[in-house]
This record gives sequence, structure tokens and C-alpha cells, in this order.
Amino acid sequence: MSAQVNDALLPETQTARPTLSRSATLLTARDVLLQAKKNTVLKSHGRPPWYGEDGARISDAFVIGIAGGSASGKTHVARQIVQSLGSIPTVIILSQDSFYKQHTPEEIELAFASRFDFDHPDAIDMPLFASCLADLKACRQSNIPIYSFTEHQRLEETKYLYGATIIIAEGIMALHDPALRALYDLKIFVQCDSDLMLARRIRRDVKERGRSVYGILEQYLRYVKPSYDNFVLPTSRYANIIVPGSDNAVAIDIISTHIRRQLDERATRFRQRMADAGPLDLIPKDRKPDPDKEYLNVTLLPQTPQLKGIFTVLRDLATHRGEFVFFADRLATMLMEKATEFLPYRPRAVITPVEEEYHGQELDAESVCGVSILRSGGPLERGLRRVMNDIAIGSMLIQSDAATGEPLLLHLQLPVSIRQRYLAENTWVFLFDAQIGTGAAAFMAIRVLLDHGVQQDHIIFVTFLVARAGGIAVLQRAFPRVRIVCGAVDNGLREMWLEGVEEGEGQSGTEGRKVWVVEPGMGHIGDRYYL
Ligand SMILES: Nc1ncnc2c1ncn2[C@@H]1O[C@H](COP(=O)(O)OP(=O)(O)O)[C@@H](O)[C@H]1O
Ligand SMILES: O=c1ccn([C@@H]2O[C@H](COP(=O)(O)O)[C@@H](O)[C@H]2O)c(=O)[nH]1
Repeated sequence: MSAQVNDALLPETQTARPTLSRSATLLTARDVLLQAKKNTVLKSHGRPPWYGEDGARISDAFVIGIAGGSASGKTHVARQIVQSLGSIPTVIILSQDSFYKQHTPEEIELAFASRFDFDHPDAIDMPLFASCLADLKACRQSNIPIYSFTEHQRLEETKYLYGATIIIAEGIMALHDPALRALYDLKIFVQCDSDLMLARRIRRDVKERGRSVYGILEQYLRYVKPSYDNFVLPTSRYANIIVPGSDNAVAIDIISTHIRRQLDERATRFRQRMADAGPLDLIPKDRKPDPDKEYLNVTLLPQTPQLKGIFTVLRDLATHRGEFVFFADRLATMLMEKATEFLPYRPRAVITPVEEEYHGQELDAESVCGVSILRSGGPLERGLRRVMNDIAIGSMLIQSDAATGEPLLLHLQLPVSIRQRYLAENTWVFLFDAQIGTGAAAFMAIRVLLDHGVQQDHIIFVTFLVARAGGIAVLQRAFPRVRIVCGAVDNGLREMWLEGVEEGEGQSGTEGRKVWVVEPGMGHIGDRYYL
């Protein structure tokens, strides 16, 4: 069987190959600042839950609008805020530059002769800017345009953005449009002397945008200065805070304190509440799901002696790695065979080699892909590859915060058929994790897919093991149409403290952390499979 859309994983801008990082990149605030390019999701310690136990979003991203004249220091202020936030959650600095309209060859010719007005509000595609910002604020993905200052043109590629807790939208007209202003939680205007702005612009545009001093002055006198006086400066009246264009450390400090306070108010204790949810009669003790119960959307593999034999090997502490991998792969294939039964099929007639008509079935899905929750979801990928060839598989790195045990989204690498909303709406996704304990990672992964527009009943969660006592009940209540296919249901879930490992020769240390283990369970499946 093969997926109907041969859908490759593409990178953030959809032209070059991605590198699939399997480990979290933990950045310091200084690294983040150095990498604080515009239109990139800047991560440090990851994104905590942005939803409640009912699965609904509890908070939008916090959006800041920064306006000011060209070269007043808007980008600089945005980067200083990012740095000042310290151990920041995920941030995007979204630049209005990306939303310059598509230009005709005649307009580009005028632009090269410094005779095109880029400083009029009409030069910017405000509705597109507002709709991309609204998507990001509402925790949905956005594929924003890419603009080339050297070519004065919007490029063919788009840039995929998703998952920021803070969005900083900056641009000369960032406070001009009422639809944009309505999206901001905080409005900033950077006020700077015109002579300083002109000096900075000459220095920057010669160095970074390939311009001549003569051309810069022509454009400045004809368009930039009049537009500043007529359109940009008047928008300062909408600002909550006016920040000076130089020597602005105190203002930045006040702004970041305000943002930090806003984010603290939104903090949750999500995983603990999932762990404490207690068992629900979701899967009856005799492990025979009652088909009459509407909330029950868990499919358990038939508990045959053969399956129990596989689980006995996998649960056995004495099983060595080679054997563990062999049986985990076998179980993954069995689970995937079961999971593919939930895809839609339609009738298909074929002619057999003896020239008889055979009325069979074929897959009736526009697109199918897999997504693993790293690292433990990895072993299930092999099962998927065995039953569907040529299928795109993405990944999500979700790890718990060492101190709080909260799930944190650290990295995303999704197939194209999910990155684009219009495709995601018709895509079926197999989501993989080795086990569902507290259910917090599964919850976050499902929320990410729903944010992208994947339909709940197009998500099939495949897992070796589910803990009856964990968050499965909360998960099913929040997302009743997500199907869960599993090999076994264990009764216990125990909270424990995992001691850290001290740094040794040639080996980096790890911090101690709070974890929840499924009992009797199979141990840490990712470690047993990969180490
Ligand atoms: N507070 C500041 N102190 C010193 N240099 C600054 C400051 N703000 C901006 N600059 C410099 O001015 C130039 C333009 O700043 P930038 O932030 O790119 O402006 P904008 O985004 O408003 O066009 C850059 O070279 C930047 O380094
Ligand atoms: O193709 C283009 C597009 C824009 N400009 C000038 O850029 C500034 C806005 O960018 P800042 O980073 O805020 O300075 C605007 O004043 C336009 O004149 C351009 O020269 N060419």
C-alpha cells in the first residue's frame, strides 16, 4: 500500500533540504539574540502548554507591535526585548518588510531608479499582514511571504512559522492599520531624530541592501521623509509606550518586565493535573471495550497468546537489545496493520492475470503521513514504513521541564501536507509515541496537529502501551474523535524522581527530574530501543 500523495518533508523555507535534528537545541539568551533574525521562531527552553484539559486554547500568543521611522531602531528594540526576557519561551520577530506587495517589471525598474514609493501605506499588503498575524496569535501556523530588498520583489517561496508564545511585529506602518492594531497586546513607537535615522539608513542600505548613497538620498527626499511626517509619526499616538531610538535600556527593561508578568499569569500545571486525573471506566478491567460507549475510541489489539508472548519478551528486564528491537519492530508492524484499518477506502475493480474482474478496495485519502513524538515514537516509524511505502514522516520533540515536569515543545519538523493549512485539512496522520502515561505529551502533539488544521478524526494515535491510571481519560474527553490504537493497557502510573548523572570523563552529566512510569510497563522504550 502506498500513500496517495508522495509528500516530502520540506524545510522552513520550502526550497532546501532540512536537517532533522533529534536533540533539543537549548539556546542561551545570548545565542538567541545573536540568532535573532526576523521571521524565525526563536526557541530557548521550549513552549509550555497553551491549552487546558478540555483541549481548548487558554491563551493566545502575546503580540507586540513596534512602529517607527526607517532605521529608527525597531529591529534593534525587538532584539533587545528578546535578550532582556532572558530564558525566553518561543518568540517570532515578524517583519512588515515581508508583506511588500508583488511588483510588476515596470515597478521594479522604477525601484532601481529610486522612483518607487515604498513608504506609502498602499505599498504593503495590510490584509495579508493582518491575517498572518491573526493566525500566529491564535496559535495556528502561517506561511508568510519572503521579500528580497536587493530584487525589490516578493520571492516565490514562503516561510513556515508556528508556535511562538510571543510575537513581535515590527515595521514603519505597524501601527497604521486598525486591523493590525486590534491584534496587539502592547503597542510601541520608536522615536528617533531624523538626522540619526538618515545616517543609520545610509550606513545600513549601502552595506546590507546594495544601495548607492545618491540613490538613498533621492529616495529619502522624495518618499521616505514625507511619508514619515504624514503616515508614520502620526501613528505614535496609538502607542502604549514611546521608546527612544538610542540609549533605550531603561525602556526595554520596563517592557520586558511587563511581558514577563503577563506570561507568568498564564502559567499552568498541566502534566500534574493529567497525572492526577485518575482512572476512568474508559477501558474496562476485563479489557473488552464496550462498543456502546461513545467516548471509547481506544482500539486494543486482540490479546492473543502470540501478542502476549511478544509483550513478555518486551517487558522482560533480561531481554537484550537485539531481541528487544526485533520484537518491538514486529509489534509496531502489527499495530500499524490495525491502524491502517481506520483509513478510508473506496471500491476499486481490477482485471486479474486470468482476465477476470476483481472488485476490491483502495485507499481513499488525499494524503497520509506519520509524525513521531521523539525519541520514543521512533520505533513505531519502522512499522509504518513496512505497511505504507514512500510515506513522509515528521517529528515533534516534546520533553518535560526538569523542574516542573511540564511538557515543553522544543522542536517541530512536520511534513508539507501538514504545514499548509489547506492540505492539512485533508491529511490523515499517524501519530506515534511508545506509551501514553500521563498523556501530557500526546495531548500536546494532538493540539499541535489541530492547530495546523488536521481534523480530529483524521488522527490515529499508535502506541505500544497505555496506562489506565494516567491521563488517557482526559485525553479522550478532550479529543473524543482521535482514535488510539494500542497493544496493551497497564494499570499503574507511578511518579518518581530520576536521579541526575554527574559529569564524568568524556560524558556529559544530566540533571535529576520528575518522571511518571507506567507499571508494570516496558521501561524506557526509547532508551531500550536506541541505546
Ligand atoms: N539603540 C541603538 N544604539 C545604537 N545603534 C542602533 C540602535 N538602534 C539601532 N541602531 C542601529 O541602527 C541601524 C538601523 O536599526 P534597525 O533596528 O535595523 O532599524 P529599523 O528596524 O527601524 O529599520 C542598525 O545598524 C542598528 O544597529
Ligand atoms: O524594495 C524595497 C522595500 C522597502 N524599501 C525601504 O525600506 C524601508 C522600510 O524598512 P526598514 O527596515 O523599516 O527601514 C522603507 O522606508 C522603504 O523605503 C526599499 O528601499 N526597497
